[in-house]
Amino acid sequence: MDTTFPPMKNDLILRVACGEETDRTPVWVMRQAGRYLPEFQEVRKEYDFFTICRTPGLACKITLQPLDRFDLDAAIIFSDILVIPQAVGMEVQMVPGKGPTFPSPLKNPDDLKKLTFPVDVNKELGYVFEAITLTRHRLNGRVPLIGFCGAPWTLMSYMIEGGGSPTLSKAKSWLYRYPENSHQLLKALTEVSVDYLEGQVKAGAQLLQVFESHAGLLGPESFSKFCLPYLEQICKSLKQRLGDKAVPMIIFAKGANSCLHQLANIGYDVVGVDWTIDPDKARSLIGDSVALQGNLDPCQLYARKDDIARATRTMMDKFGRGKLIANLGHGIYPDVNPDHLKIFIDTVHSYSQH
Ligand SMILES: Cc1c2[nH]c(c1CCC(=O)O)Cc1[nH]c(c(CCC(=O)O)c1C)Cc1[nH]c(c(CCC(=O)O)c1C)Cc1[nH]c(c(C)c1CCC(=O)O)C2
Repeated sequence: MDTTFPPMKNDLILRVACGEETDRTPVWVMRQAGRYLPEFQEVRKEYDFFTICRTPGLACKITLQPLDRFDLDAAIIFSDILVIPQAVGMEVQMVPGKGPTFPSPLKNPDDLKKLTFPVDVNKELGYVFEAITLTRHRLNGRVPLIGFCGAPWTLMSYMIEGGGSPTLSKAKSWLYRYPENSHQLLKALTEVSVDYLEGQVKAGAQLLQVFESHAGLLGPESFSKFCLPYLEQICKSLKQRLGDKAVPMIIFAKGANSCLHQLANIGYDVVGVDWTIDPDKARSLIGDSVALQGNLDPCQLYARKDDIARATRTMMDKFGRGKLIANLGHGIYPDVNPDHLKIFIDTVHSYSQH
């Protein structure tokens, strides 16, 4: 596929990620392409979730949907973090009303033998690379395209729990009972992730986000042992491999407020924060070396429109000028009115230029 792309018309988010001053705050929204959009639901009526992920034309179409409605500063490729567990041989189904479900989750360390490591990412995940290249062409330089993956601990916890869990007690029990096997799995997932992200950049991704969505259920010691070293390795190995083709990277470790200072020092250019921490506190813990991303409470979008605008301005005041990528503090919920999201996006733009 041709990976010579049209010149960029808006590279605001890339400049902020690289530490440059800009005259406007960029904004994008986690899960901006998804179920709260009626146009997504239309496509979803016809196709299974993972069929959409595996069909570059459909993944591209859905990636572009929110850009046609809102004045966003980035697109994020439509896919899911669970494509890596699939690539190592696990079955994952998207069950309506229940979310992702693994019919045969990992039960004990013996099950690790059933997984296929190493993975040939071009063979198993080439469909994502194709979707990225196609989307870069269709974007025609409008805004940068974000690639992503799930972080090793978050993937490991899904592979053991077999789906969502409020406690992650099965996955956490591995960390305490089988620490060596846990490290073995985390290391193998780290290696696939580096290959996978490298392929995404070569296909055209211009910024990468690593989602450590399940950081918040670990105590500080487990986080330091089972998350941090792998997050660091993903970033550093990838940047080393890509050399002058390296792209800026965002780490979003949801619920890791007590470890935020550590996240600033492992090579990422941007640290994402959830809504449970005040922006000024996050900035003082993290320091000025990286840009921050966040952090409006996704539930704030249920409020009246003028309250959404007010909360957005307060959030921006607390982050301070510069080094900010505005976003929600987690993915948008499926029952949010898209017009309310528009208030958030437009307020970021108008207020950052006032
Ligand atoms: C943990 C996680 C997953 N997937 C993802 C994460 C990390 C972010 C986070 O913490 O929320 C990441 C993800 N999932 C999806 C994207 C697409 C890009 C985007 O617009 O952000 C991204 C970046 C699409 C999706 N991923 C999923 C949907 C809905 C699927 C459907 O149509 O049935 C979409 C649009 C399914 C999914 N996939 C996953 C869950 C928990 C669910 C169910 C969500 C729910 O029920 O609310 C795993």
